[in-house]
Amino acid sequence: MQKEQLVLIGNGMAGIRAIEEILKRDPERFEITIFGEEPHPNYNRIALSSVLQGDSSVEDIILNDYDWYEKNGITLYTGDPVVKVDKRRKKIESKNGVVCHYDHLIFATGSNPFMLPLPGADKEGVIAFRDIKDCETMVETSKHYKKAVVIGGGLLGLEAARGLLNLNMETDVVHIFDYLMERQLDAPASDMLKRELEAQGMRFHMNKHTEMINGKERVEGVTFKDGTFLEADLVVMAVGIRPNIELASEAGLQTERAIVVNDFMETSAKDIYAVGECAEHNGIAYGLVAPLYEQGSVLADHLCNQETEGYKGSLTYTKLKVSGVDVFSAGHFQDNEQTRAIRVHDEFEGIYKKVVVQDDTVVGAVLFGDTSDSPRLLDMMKKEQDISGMNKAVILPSENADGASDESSVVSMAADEQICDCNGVCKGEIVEAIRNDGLATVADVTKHTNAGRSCGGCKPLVSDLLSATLGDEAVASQKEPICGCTDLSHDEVSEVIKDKQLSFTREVMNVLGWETEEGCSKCRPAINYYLGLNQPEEYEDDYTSRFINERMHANIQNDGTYSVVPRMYGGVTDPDQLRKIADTAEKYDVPMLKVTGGQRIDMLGVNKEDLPSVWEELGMNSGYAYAKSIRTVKTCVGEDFCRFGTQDSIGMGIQIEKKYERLNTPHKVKMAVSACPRNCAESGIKDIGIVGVEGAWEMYVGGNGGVDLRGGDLFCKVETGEELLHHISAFLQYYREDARYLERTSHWVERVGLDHIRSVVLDDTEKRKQLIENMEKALRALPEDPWTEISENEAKQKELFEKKQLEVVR
Ligand SMILES: Cc1cc2nc3c(=O)[nH]c(=O)nc-3n(C[C@H](O)[C@H](O)[C@H](O)COP(=O)(O)OP(=O)(O)OC[C@H]3O[C@@H](n4cnc5c(N)ncnc54)[C@H](O)[C@@H]3O)c2cc1C
Ligand SMILES: NC(=O)c1ccc[n+]([C@@H]2O[C@H](COP(=O)([O-])OP(=O)(O)OC[C@H]3O[C@@H](n4cnc5c(N)ncnc54)[C@H](O)[C@@H]3O)[C@@H](O)[C@H]2O)c1
Ligand code: SF4
Ligand code: FES
Repeated sequence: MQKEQLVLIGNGMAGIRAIEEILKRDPERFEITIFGEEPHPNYNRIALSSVLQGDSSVEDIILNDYDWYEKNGITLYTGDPVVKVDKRRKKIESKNGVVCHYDHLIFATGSNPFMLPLPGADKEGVIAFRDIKDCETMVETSKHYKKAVVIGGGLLGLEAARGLLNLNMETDVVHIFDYLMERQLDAPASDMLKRELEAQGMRFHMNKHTEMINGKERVEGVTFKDGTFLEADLVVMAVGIRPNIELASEAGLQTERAIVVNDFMETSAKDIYAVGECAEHNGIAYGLVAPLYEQGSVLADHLCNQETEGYKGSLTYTKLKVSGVDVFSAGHFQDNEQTRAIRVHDEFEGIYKKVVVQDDTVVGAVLFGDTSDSPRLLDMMKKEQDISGMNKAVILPSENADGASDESSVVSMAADEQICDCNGVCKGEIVEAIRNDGLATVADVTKHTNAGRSCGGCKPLVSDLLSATLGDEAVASQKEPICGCTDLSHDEVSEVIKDKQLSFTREVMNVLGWETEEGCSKCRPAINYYLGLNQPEEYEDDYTSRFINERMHANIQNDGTYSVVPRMYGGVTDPDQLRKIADTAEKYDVPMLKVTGGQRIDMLGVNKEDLPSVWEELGMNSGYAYAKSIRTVKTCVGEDFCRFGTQDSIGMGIQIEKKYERLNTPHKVKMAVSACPRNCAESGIKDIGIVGVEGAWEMYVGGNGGVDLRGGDLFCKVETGEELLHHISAFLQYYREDARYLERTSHWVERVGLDHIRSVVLDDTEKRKQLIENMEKALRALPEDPWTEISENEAKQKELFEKKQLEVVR
């Protein structure tokens, strides 16, 4: 039977959660197509604050990677917004011209940041804080400029300001009222917050109305209505959001502040739904994830024909995500004639608590300095618990002299109290999962229950709950498993594969009692790697276990096309290669050719179905720019051309690249050879960097030029190229055998210690001999070039590259 077509507009948090909920209920029901305006897979927008504050990387905050879409049979168009909805014909059209029929259409277009329409607001350096691009702009700006001004002293403004301080920028916050976070805090809590943030280095300008942004092309400052002026190299506007409803209203859907929906998330048009910040239910458009996830769950029930009471609205709460500051606010926290409040204000400890009561129920709360009462208060509010017979001291219990409450808050919580408010997960659910599924780490709990998957604020509680359920020692002794499919760590799995000489993925999963039948995108590639490492000659690579880029031997791009990087040994090319690249690019309409940081030519925008012919036409080897493998060896021009050159860097670079190309490694390995310490090939930030000095080569290891910038450590100095190759072989092989899959050399070197690695790799021991032998064996067993192999393998071409028959017309 043909599946119903479900189209989602908006690849953000609410829309994808709705899809996850649908897949949980009925994975086979819909043919799903998703359009996202941003050039990324679904990520955790909330965690942008932690990326900016330097606690996570962009990679860490991806919630569903490209493999997830593929595994669930979802067609994804990123970087391609929907621009037209024809509700009569049930079709949508994207900016890139994709036309797609739908049986059901979900709007999850989120919000746009509100930009104050001030004179000069279009200058360079005036931005919002909403997406990865904004985050990257702030990080980049901080490298060249010093002064940041954040307009808006709400949640977002303060989280942005903390991040900018962490980036070493002088940070001024401009707020329109006389106290901060006026939508969440009362005056005493706000004052305490301001003092704390001032102590952290933020400067505040309260009661200020910004009049204009000054500067030529780039911002130089802001002027206020009272005539005062503040210098600025960067202005971040965080003055609220506006639901993104333009497309919906153009399509004729009923909109007010947002797209109007009923209790089943149905809009005014048949078969069109809305969830997330772009939806308005009972006059409210929410701007926090908990309600949006509840909406997603209701919509999934509705679309999968499961019984549901419908969405009844949500009680919202907020926590500020700034380290060192605990602030919580929920419900109606301001006093009025109908309310009375219980207050605790400890100026010595910097703690303020206020609980607002109306008609014998708790209707709101503000907590500063100690937010441990928040789950209990929230629970009372949700249940509208009658507190008339309750001793008021029980509502805000006092603390012991050492600051600890009488009982650990998690122990005293009832089973139906929520631990994770973002994802609506209660204590009982987590305890059951810990017991039944043998969970032992916070990461396990997050994977199994979603608790902790959004703002992360509940992770300390989850951790307490693990200790309370399993005992402190059991938790402390737990190692980090590869993934949720097993309790075993990378080291243990790799050991068992070696000891028992296991030969294929399924066997490993069976022998080790995997909890899932198929494994997942974390464990399968790791097992495949360890198997290949152990039996390089016998093992047949399981390409179905590889990441999508490795399966396709090209890098998938944000619009679903691929990038192709042919091998150019040592970064050297010739007219023949250039001609082939130019001819092929012309023939296949390749929209962009770009020189990469690794001195190669990247052909960007190749259609999937053209890949085999492009490779055949090029007749060059794959540059492996997509693989956990030896990538490039970058070289400087060296002694033949440069007057400072002391060695033949190009010759050495080519020799190294030819020797180790196609070798699988735990993570990508980048190398460089420079012919003098001026280091034009950037040898200091490579996994293995070689620097020529008078009569010798220096070898540096563990460098990394990416997000976790790390200078390589001087590993050794040798006189001949032959010695150098031996050291590289021993080092690389030790890394291959000892590091965990997906561990870069920079992390491995730090974890294991340089001295230890030196003692294994450089000392003339049996172990070193063995490493070099193992490397030679692995090199002998290397497969032929994958592009050649695929060009000759029609079955594989059909399986991997043939255009799928979708109901999508380009
Ligand atoms: C820095 C920051 C910190 C935050 N912290 C918290 C927090 O601690 N707790 C909390 O609860 N909430 C927090 N939020 C708010 C939370 O992130 C949002 O409420 C949530 O992301 C909204 O989800 P959504 O799917 O409705 O919108 P979004 O996540 O914005 O997703 C909408 C997506 O739709 C895309 N889109 C728009 N139009 C189109 C189109 N025509 N075609 C295709 N795609 C389109 C957009 O590009 C976007 O990717 C924070 C937000 C930010 C920016
Ligand atoms: N920790 C969290 O829960 C968290 C963190 C970040 C963002 N968010 C969400 O993201 C969304 C956006 O956050 P936000 O802080 O921008 O929105 P917001 O509406 O909560 O706050 C905007 C703030 O800007 C101030 N403001 C308005 N105009 C101003 C002006 N001209 N000059 C100076 N100040 C002015 C307002 O008084 C208000 O305090 C919200 O939905 C928020 O809930 C949540
Ligand atoms: S690294 Fe030294 S030898 Fe190589 S190009 Fe630069 S200056 Fe010349
Ligand atoms: S409370 Fe936000 S992730 Fe759990």
